[in-house]
Amino acid sequence: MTLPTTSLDKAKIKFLLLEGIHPSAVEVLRAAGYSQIESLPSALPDEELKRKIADVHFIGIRSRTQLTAEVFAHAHKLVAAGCFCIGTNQVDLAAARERGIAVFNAPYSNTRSVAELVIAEAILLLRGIPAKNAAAHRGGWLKTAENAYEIRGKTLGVVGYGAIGTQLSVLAEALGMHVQFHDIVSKLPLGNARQVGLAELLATSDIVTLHVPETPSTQWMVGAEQIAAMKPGAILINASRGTVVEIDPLAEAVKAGRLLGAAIDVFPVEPRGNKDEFQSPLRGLDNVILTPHIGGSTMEAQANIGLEVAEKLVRYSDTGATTSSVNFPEVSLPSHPGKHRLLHVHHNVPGVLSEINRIFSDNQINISAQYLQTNEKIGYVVIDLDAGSSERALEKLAQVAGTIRTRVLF
Ligand SMILES: NC(=O)C1=CN([C@@H]2O[C@H](COP(=O)(O)OP(=O)(O)OC[C@H]3O[C@@H](n4cnc5c(N)ncnc54)[C@H](O)[C@@H]3O)[C@@H](O)[C@H]2O)C=CC1
Ligand SMILES: O=C(O)CCC(=O)C(=O)O
Repeated sequence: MTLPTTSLDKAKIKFLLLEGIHPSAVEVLRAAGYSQIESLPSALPDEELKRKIADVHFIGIRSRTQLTAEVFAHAHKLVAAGCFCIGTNQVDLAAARERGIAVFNAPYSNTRSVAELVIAEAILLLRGIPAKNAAAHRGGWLKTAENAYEIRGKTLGVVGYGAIGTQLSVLAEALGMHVQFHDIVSKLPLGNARQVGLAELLATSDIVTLHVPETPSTQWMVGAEQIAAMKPGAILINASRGTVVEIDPLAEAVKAGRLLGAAIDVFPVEPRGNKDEFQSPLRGLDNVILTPHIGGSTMEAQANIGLEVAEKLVRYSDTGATTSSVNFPEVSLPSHPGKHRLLHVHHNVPGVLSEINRIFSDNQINISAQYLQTNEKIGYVVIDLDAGSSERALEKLAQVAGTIRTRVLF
């Protein structure tokens, strides 16, 4: 029997991993039989990204690389993108979907690392350690208890009570803190935490910490007005996204002594890589902890993320499974021994499935299994069939009106 030539040989499938993705990802890809893997330590300038993405089937990024509609327009071979992080705001998910490119992320692997960092920063800021440390490095000696506090008994205000916010809530209560949170969704409070409105949270929290995704509703959600509404002497922590907090009014409030301090991990504009200069109005303020977007950067988290996202890419490449994709209908698929598997991504308009089934029945092609899942924009049909008929079926499928992309696996 001659096999159709439409399934890409693994040896030809190319992966491009950017931004220093943990080597655990490469190990997973190699173990799955993929050998064409290029892993680079930082993000690429736009033009180079467009040039390189044109030649690869899978791309792995973290939070720095912007996969815009314009970048995707160059990604003629791209099958899927893996965000080796939680946030997917750096990817135009709709543009990817329109091109039949599935996007995956790691929704949980670095959440504990962020929660631990926030607790550490809260303790350090309440004791004035960043300023005392900076002074000591300059030869100063600030031995004083003034404006130094225990964390026990303080109130933590968590904005965004999701995977990170809830873990933080548990850790904070274990330290004897009171926890209140604000979320747009009604959430089950853990421990003794209570859900409150944003205004109440700002006015009554000793530490306000932000754990929301980047969305239109969170853009600049903490600006001059919200900072002014915070309790005098409070602390602001942002390890969510740089577009959530307006930096200028924050810098003014810290300089004026209205806030005791701040810890900021994410910025409206972040350097592309470690060699580029970091610029911010917060530079030089000793009671502000500035970190280079490392909330999730621990060896444990990065190793786990590498495994998690690489496994999702391998599963999608090998079987077509889209479980936990952030922009595709989710289909969990069994393996397909001895069968060829056709994957068909199409616009979710009436009549596509009946047209597909008509083609199979008119051409007397026997379907051994069929899976369908849709979201509001696209449909994803997976069809297992005998080896001999897949090439003919794929050709016909590609002609169905509304088809975005087809693939065959065997
Ligand atoms: N600094 C870093 O290295 C890291 C940053 N992050 C950022 O943290 C964000 C949160 O992560 P998770 O807790 O895992 O996300 P999540 O999706 O589990 O939780 C986010 C919560 O925010 C709530 N929310 C959304 N819009 C809101 C609004 N306007 N007001 C109040 N609440 C709102 C949601 O309902 C949800 O409960 C991520 O989206 C990512 O941007 C995540 C990991 C590492
Ligand atoms: O580690 C990174 O590069 C990004 C972490 C982050 O912001 C996320 O997981 O959303």
